[in-house]
Amino acid sequence: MFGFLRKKPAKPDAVEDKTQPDEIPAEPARDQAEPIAEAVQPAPPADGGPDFEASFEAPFEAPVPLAAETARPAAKRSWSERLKAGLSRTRQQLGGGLASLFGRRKIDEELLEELEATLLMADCGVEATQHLLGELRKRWKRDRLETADQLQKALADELHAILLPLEEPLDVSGHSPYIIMIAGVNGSGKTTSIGKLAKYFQAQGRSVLLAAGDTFRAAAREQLMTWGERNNVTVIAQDGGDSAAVIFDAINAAKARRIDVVLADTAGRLPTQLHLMDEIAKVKRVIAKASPTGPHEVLLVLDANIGQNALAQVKAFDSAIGVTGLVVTKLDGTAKGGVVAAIARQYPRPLRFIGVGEGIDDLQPFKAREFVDALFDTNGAGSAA
Ligand SMILES: Nc1nc2c(ncn2[C@@H]2O[C@H](COP(=O)(O)OP(=O)(O)OP(=O)(O)O)[C@@H](O)[C@H]2O)c(=O)[nH]1
Repeated sequence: MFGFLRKKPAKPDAVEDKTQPDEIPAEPARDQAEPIAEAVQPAPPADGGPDFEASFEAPFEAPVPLAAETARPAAKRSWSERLKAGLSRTRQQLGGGLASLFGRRKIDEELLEELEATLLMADCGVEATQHLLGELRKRWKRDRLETADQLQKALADELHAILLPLEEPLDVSGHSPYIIMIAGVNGSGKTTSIGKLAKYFQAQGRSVLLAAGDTFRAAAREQLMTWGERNNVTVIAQDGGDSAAVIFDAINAAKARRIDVVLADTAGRLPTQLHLMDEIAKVKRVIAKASPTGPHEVLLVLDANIGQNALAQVKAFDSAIGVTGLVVTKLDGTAKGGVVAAIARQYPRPLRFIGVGEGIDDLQPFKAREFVDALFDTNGAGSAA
């Protein structure tokens, strides 16, 4: 009976080289720090170029596309198409499950119970699931819903109502430079997202400067430097040393050059690594020394694959650094996309951007309506936007 709830086999760990020493190496005094390296290169490829993705190591295992999704190469697809393609696993879990539930079946308690299980399996979480079920029960009686198809439409509406408060696009016009601090656990997609965000802000006509504040992982610095060179974006980096010092210098450089947006990378850390959580709180304090109103946005990057664990991460990072916005990445690699509903009900923070792939344009502002439409898409993922 619950064939539609079958879970896919767990994916192998896709991200390599994410180990981090338990202790932070002693931070060099600021006046002993290695000279700041800076990379600015001309002649960017207009669209970020295919090399952009290649510059990021350990490619994430791509989800198996639906037949309709392979019809056109990913680069040529619109955001709406890529969103639908990216959410295919969650849609198979949720929408696919619902499709087997719905159809022309009549609404009854058994159907609602199966729906409850389906929502839980898509990682909507107990709170959001109970809320949705409660609302659907009310509408079943009040609106005299009869068919399961009508119930599905009501579910989409209620899910949209839950998610809408998370839709608060990031407005960087209030400060110059507008300082965005990026945090998250190891491998959540921080550095990759910074490259994508840099392009996003550049496309809005804003100048961008990157601070390579992940001083633990040399490859993270290299990723940013390579990306900056190819896209004519200044990267302030330092060979090893202190994350706070790099970001401090980056902010001063941005002020001197009248840069619009500073994107500050930080090393990945687990909320249980308390000393590293203290360290990131210090990074935030140092940013405020360089710019008294900053940071203007503290973005927490969450890997959607972690499902319900995301809530614990939001809570822990929020208490350490005051999270003002979220980025949920890798929605394309998981059936756990329902986690955004859990976040909305249990720890709501503006969901600034969602990521559905490794491509440069695969990170876009979150819009509740298009997210819900993509989840309940019944016309095939490859349909035109
Ligand atoms: N499929 C997919 N892969 C992604 C997405 N976002 C990031 N990745 C991949 O996730 C992997 C880790 O990304 P990074 O940006 O290096 O992660 P990080 O958080 O900076 O890692 P640390 O510096 O170790 O903390 C890379 O292989 C990225 O290409 C996404 O939306 N979809």
